Amino acid sequence: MTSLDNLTLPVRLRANEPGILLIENFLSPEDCAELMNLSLPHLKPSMIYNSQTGSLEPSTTRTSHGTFFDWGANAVVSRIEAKITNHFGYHLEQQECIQIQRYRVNQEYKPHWDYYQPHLGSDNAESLRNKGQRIATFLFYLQPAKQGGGTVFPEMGLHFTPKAGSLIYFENIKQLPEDFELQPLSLHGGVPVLEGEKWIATKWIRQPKC
Ligand SMILES: O=C(O)CCC(=O)C(=O)O
Ligand SMILES: [Fe+2]
Repeated sequence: MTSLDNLTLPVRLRANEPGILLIENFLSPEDCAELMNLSLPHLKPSMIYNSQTGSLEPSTTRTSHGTFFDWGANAVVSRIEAKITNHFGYHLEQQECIQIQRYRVNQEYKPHWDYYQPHLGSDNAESLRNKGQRIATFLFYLQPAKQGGGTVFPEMGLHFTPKAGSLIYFENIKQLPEDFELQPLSLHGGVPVLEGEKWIATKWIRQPKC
């Protein structure tokens, strides 16, 4: 896990346990606009795997539309991936590919944990076995909603409504000397958009391979 004490970035807001940072101007306005433009033709409703029926269904917890880009898919994605490595030390092998989400009025992502809970289904257990736990999350605000649509951490009493280009970084686990444990206080969600469109990009970070 990255030590947040040595960051050379201007931190606007910060919490400990779990580590949560708000960093403004992490992405340029041009990069935000380009990611939205490139995503637009590919957006699809967020789906969720129903382990009972074995099929994909529209998610009721995340009602946004989304898409993703492979690692290094274009210059903007490569820049973001390099910045994550340079500033936070997470190598590309630890980074999941970038996801883009667009929330329209009334769309939201209900409070959830980003870490995998194997008892919630075989998909979770398999992903955990193959790629390791999701230890941290990068949320990039490409465009905030005009009203509503912030990111909340209900257990921490935090509610962010960041500007375009901002990064919310948070840790989903608590680092112990030799091990880690899941951090339930990392519960978070995207509150419903009331006006306009909210666009974010997400990068989940897996535990390093030993
Ligand atoms: O939309 C938000 O503010 C939260 C998104 C989120 O939690 C995620 O992508 O994992
Ligand atoms: Fe999340």
